Amino acid sequence: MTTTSPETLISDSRARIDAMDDHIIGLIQERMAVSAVIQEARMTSGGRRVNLSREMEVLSHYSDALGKPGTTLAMTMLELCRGRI
Ligand SMILES: O=C(O)C(=O)C[C@]1(C(=O)O)C=C[C@@H](O)C=C1
Repeated sequence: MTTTSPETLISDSRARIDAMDDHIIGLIQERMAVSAVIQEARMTSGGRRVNLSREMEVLSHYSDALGKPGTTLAMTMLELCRGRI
């Protein structure tokens, strides 16, 4: 039976994390593009960039899944998608 060394386990796991981070970054960039489409459509029809009631739904979605740090994560993501308010 062969055993994996701690060094190999760590470097293999870090490679997996780097690949997952690339995937997450790509999804965030995709989310930013979709969010921009919504914001532009709203502003073109006379509305505001920001929709706070929708933001509350997004924050709840994240905090339900990830707890309080999920709220912080969602707030950062919303800032990436619509800028600072
Ligand atoms: O869902 C919307 O109405 C959006 O404009 C998207 C989005 C988001 O990125 O989730 C961005 C800005 C709004 O304040 C609310 C939500």
